[in-house]
Amino acid sequence: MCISLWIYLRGPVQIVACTTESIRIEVYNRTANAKPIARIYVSINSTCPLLDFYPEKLLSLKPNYKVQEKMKKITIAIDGFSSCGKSTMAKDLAKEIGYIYIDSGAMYRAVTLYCIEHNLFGPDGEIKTDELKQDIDKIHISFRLDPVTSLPRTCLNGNDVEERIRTLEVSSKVSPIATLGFVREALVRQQQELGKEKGIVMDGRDIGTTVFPDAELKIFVTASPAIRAQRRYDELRAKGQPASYEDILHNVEERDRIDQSREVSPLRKADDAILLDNSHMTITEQKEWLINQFKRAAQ
Ligand SMILES: Nc1ncnc2c1ncn2[C@@H]1O[C@H](COP(=O)(O)OP(=O)(O)O)[C@@H](O)[C@H]1O
Ligand SMILES: Nc1ccn([C@@H]2O[C@H](COP(=O)(O)OP(=O)(O)O)[C@@H](O)[C@H]2O)c(=O)n1
Repeated sequence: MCISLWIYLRGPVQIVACTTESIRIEVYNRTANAKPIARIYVSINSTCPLLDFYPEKLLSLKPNYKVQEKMKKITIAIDGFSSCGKSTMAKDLAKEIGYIYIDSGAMYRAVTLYCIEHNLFGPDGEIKTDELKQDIDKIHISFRLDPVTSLPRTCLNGNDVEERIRTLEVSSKVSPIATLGFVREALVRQQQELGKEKGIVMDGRDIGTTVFPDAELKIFVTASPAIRAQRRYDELRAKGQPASYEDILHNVEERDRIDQSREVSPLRKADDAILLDNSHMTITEQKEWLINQFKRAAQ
């Protein structure tokens, strides 16, 4: 296989690893060369040709919490039920400690959006599995950092779909897509590639059990369904999206049921994960709790 990769970037570029499976490139600032300002991973895999691109600008941001030199660079897996605050916690921690943040649920949502837009759901909501299998090569998921928030935005085939993947329509169709073994296989492979060098916080359903079973810190988050539905309802209303509390509650419970009962990598707490019920915690309290867990795990 011969691949040509043309990249135009303002800074010295170094190819740090190039195998038959992936190319790893680091970009340095011209003046300060201590740390790369961006890292690009391109996975080459004939059975999983989804490409990933993650400009790791978080590294160039000054973390609020000074990670001490002697601290280990670790992998942090945050799993749990839908809408309980996993990504809020994961983002907050990643920003605080200067780690990469990956929302694995966004990847399943992007595949779902592709299916909606390419008519891969039948009239009764059934998935056209054979067609999706054929199309999986055409689904390219990537993350780009929002220059204002410094948080990753999900792109599907180069288009920013961050808002479109958060609608209730996608939420209501994503869990059946996530039961498909070939979809999980493709996405898990990419997630593992992204986390190869540690220094990553990833949230989802199977991160501590399947994606990174050796993660040094695993958290399993839960909250009551009513509280979770209320949080999601408030979020959608704040974004100006029409929402019904009852529909959201039904969606939250239905996704939990499908996620827990699927055959491949069902949602469950890893034996070595720490359980957190954040029903009565504020966002600030859960952030502090998580930073303390990090300090302990990275010692
Ligand atoms: N402890 C908390 N208290 C109140 N709202 C929260 C809390 N944690 C998260 N939220 C809010 O709940 C909503 C769902 O959180 P999110 O992080 O997207 O959940 P998940 O990633 O588990 O689906 C968001 O609007 C978020 O701001
Ligand atoms: N690692 C993951 C992440 C998400 N998912 C699926 O993708 C859906 C959407 O994930 P999400 O993290 O965006 O869900 P929310 O809890 O944020 O609503 C979940 O309900 C799961 O069905 C999964 O199966 N495995």
